[in-house]
Amino acid sequence: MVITVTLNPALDKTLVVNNFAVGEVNRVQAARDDIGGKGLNVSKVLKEFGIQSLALGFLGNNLRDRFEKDLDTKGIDHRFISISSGTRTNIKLVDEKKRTFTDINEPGGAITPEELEEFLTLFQQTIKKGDLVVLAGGVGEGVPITIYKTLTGLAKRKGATVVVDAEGKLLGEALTEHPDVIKPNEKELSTLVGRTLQTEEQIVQAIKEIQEMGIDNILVSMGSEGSIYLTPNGAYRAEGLQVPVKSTVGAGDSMVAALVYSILNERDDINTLALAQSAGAASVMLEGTKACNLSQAESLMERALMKIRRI
Ligand SMILES: Nc1ncnc2c1ncn2[C@@H]1O[C@H](COP(=O)(O)OP(=O)(O)OP(=O)(O)O)[C@@H](O)[C@H]1O
Ligand SMILES: O=P(O)(O)OC[C@@]1(O)O[C@H](CO)[C@@H](O)[C@@H]1O
Repeated sequence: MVITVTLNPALDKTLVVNNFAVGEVNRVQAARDDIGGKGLNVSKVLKEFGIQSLALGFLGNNLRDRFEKDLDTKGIDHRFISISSGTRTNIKLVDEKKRTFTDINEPGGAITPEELEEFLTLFQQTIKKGDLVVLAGGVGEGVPITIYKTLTGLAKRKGATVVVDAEGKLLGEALTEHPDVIKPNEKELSTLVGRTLQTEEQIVQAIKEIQEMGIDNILVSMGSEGSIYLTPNGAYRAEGLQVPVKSTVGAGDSMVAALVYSILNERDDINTLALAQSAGAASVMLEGTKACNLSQAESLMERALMKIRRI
């Protein structure tokens, strides 16, 4: 079974405001709401790829019905611990004229020690040998920075495969328990190694250092520039695909979903990277935090394969 964890979900409110002007009254041209948060976005894409997952995490009563109804409609299994604080709403500002994409993310409600304990029990009871666990996104106040380390350790000891997509100390701590796959973006990677990374060589050097710590597979996403994938078989560079961009939100999550799909389907490295790249590009072609489907991603595969080289 695939299990995704979203400890700080968000209702993503995408607002299209063309020629957005700071300090002025701005008018919204189009708006949409999507249930989001990184783990949930992975579950949404996996469902579109024909893979069922169980989504776990925390939800506040303010948005519980909204999230659960949406997940039920989409046919995604879910078990979210109720929290006494609220689930956040994140604003995603799209300016189609200036071609800018701005995220304004709320911190999310605080988690009490009892709620955290309830989640840990649920996680321990749920994970079984052979499961594939995705730990993704930030956490609210009250959740220790070592949470992904704890969850990775628990899952690995049960014989599950673990994918982590997080930033800063959350990711740094998780590395000590050797997740199987991580997907930092360039900025997150730079924070992780504590230095600026400007060239392809510098990025490869940084991920090789992380691989030496016992993390076999590392996919570094680089926005429109594409990505770099390091596995035990070698390093590969995928140049970015040029596509019309509607929203960049969730592009990284689509890549993570493609990685999970590829692991389950035992794809080789090049086809894994090509699908991840295609899923990221298919996702930016859609509004808001809409999930891409498999045929949208596969329609870009040929172009993606042509842009991959061993480095
Ligand atoms: N402007 C773009 N044009 C084409 N492809 C893009 C663009 N932005 C992102 N992508 C695709 O999506 C992938 C992931 O993007 P990015 O590196 O921005 O992820 P991220 O920072 O993890 O995003 P998020 O946290 O919003 O999910 C890229 O590697 C690329 O394949
Ligand atoms: O604040 P976090 O947890 O780092 O990121 C949250 C978030 O920006 O990530 C997703 C896109 O990847 C969105 O659905 C969501 O709003």
